[in-house]
Amino acid sequence: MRKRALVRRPGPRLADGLVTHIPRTPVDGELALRQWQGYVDALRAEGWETIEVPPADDCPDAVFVEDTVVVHGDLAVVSRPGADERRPETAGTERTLAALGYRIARIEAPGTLDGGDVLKHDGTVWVGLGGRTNEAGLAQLAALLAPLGAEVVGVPVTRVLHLKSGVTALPDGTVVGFEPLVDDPAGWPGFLAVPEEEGSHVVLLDGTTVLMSSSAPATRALLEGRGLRVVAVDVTEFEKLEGCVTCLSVRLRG
Ligand SMILES: CN(C)C(=N)NCCC[C@H](N)C(=O)O
Repeated sequence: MRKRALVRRPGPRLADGLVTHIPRTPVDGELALRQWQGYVDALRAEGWETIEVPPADDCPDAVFVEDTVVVHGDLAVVSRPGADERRPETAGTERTLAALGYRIARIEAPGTLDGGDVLKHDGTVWVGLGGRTNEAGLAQLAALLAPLGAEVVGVPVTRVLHLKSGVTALPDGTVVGFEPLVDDPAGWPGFLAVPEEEGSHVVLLDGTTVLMSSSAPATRALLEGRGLRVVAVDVTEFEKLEGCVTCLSVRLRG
């Protein structure tokens, strides 16, 4: 399987990125750039080819490229971000994916949808509702993905920014999250509570390896105890902007 991932370099206005659920703390732009490079290097070291979406330097949050698109099979559904100031970010992602040969569809007004609200495992696509993504966005995504055999399920998100700020899935489909920040842990069969908020976020690198934040050492030990190999990266400057490891890439498989 060809493993490629979209990434987008942080811009000069990164420190002005949106903050909704946590207090604002100063972001070190130079450290952020080094951490981003470390993240890209980690993907490459694990066999992922990285493709840079052209910078959108007027948009402080553009580095969080995950929010601009949902890719399923050969279809790229370009998002319509719930935050107005993030809407200009999608054009560069769309151009990049079109050039790679993806079919393009778009979430249209009044729909809003952020890629960070979309969690996929096997044929199921969970969509977080309550923050940046609305019912119209979910309905449009469901209609676009139905012909590809995906089942789209809405779930509430009120305590964190995006669905994937609260939960992600391990390679075997087990959903992990930091319980105080998950609206309905019981709604996820086999939910695994992790001891740190930053431990909620895993990026699947292959069937036994996950990428996660080095801010969550106890979760790392928990996952290693379950037989997973963990690659940890420093993403503190992005965490100050409610970002996490998932937000910094869009994996393209196949
Ligand atoms: C899963 N997550 C958290 C994401 N996909 N995106 C994070 C975006 C953060 C940005 N400051 C914002 O507020 O939009």
